[in-house]
Amino acid sequence: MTRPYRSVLYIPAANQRAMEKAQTLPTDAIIFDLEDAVAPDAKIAARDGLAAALGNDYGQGAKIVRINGMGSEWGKGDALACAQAWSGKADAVLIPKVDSAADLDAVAALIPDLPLWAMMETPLGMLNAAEIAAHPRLLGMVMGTNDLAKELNSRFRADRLPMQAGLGLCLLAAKAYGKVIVDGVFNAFKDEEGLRAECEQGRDMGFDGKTLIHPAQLAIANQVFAPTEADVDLARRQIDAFEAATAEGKGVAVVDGKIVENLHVETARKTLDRAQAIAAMGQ
Ligand SMILES: CC(C)(COP(=O)(O)OP(=O)(O)OC[C@H]1O[C@@H](n2cnc3c(N)ncnc32)[C@H](O)[C@@H]1OP(=O)(O)O)[C@@H](O)C(=O)NCCC(=O)NCCSC(=O)C[C@H](O)C(=O)O
Ligand SMILES: [Mg+2]
Repeated sequence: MTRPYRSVLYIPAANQRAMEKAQTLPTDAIIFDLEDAVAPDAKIAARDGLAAALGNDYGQGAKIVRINGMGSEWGKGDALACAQAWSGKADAVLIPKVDSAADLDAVAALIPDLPLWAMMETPLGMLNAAEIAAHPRLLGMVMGTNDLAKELNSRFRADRLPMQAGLGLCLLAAKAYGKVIVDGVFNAFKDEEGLRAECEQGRDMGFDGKTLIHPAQLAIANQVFAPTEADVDLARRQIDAFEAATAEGKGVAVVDGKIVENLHVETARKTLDRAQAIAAMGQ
């Protein structure tokens, strides 16, 4: 069963109240952020405090730590803390501003056993998305659409047209190598309609879920990135119809006026697997 990543909530690692609150939140994964959400003066204290915070019970949510970049004064210390103080407590490490597979190698050498995630948020990262996705230690990719917009000097548009090339390259790379890929954040955390539209767009494109910055965004992401009851019902009927057709020596079935072939059955099985994994989260 594949673990769901419908909702992936960033929490500034310096914000004790938010980390406490996260223990009660229905999020599929948490990113404990040591990078952009933590001011330079607070970086060391946030790193030191994480060992205790990571030991808390966050239910079944995956615990991912976003470290500072290896080019910064904190990156190496964060990576060493991942390997030592947080060993057995964190589920994965997220590396910001990954430009190439070599950036992953540098962290992998310091942290021998944790799965890696890559922030995809630089133009070079987009162009090297395939080699990044192919890295054997990589589990997933997270779109960093704020940094990407900054690098592109693009303007915000509800349809995210300026982002499409980058989003598409990363999606293709993640899918080609069977990695998880989670969409970028929606900054206007009080705008539910805007969030829902962006989640729907991300789901349509094939993202596994969305990164979030506020608990108020969880319900929408959890809903949009989960199969609906109608999806599950259709998947079951497609599988049944195809099995019946196969038993009669046919390679094609018809459900609701549409053809069902082997490839549709694979998608249907994934839908059921996803629904089962979400049910197992108990949310
Ligand atoms: C955006 C915020 C600064 C707003 O915080 P606040 O004013 O405290 O919000 P509320 O008063 O509405 O909060 C209500 C309660 O919810 C808790 N809370 C708030 N945010 C979180 C959170 N992220 N996780 C868990 N809990 C949270 C508050 O503590 C309140 O609890 P209670 O006391 O019980 O009422 C704030 O939401 C925030 O800091 N968000 C995270 C920002 C962040 O992490 N940014 C960095 C990641 S985004 C990024 O870098 C993307 C990428 O790299 C890119 O390039 O795109
Ligand atoms: Mg960023």
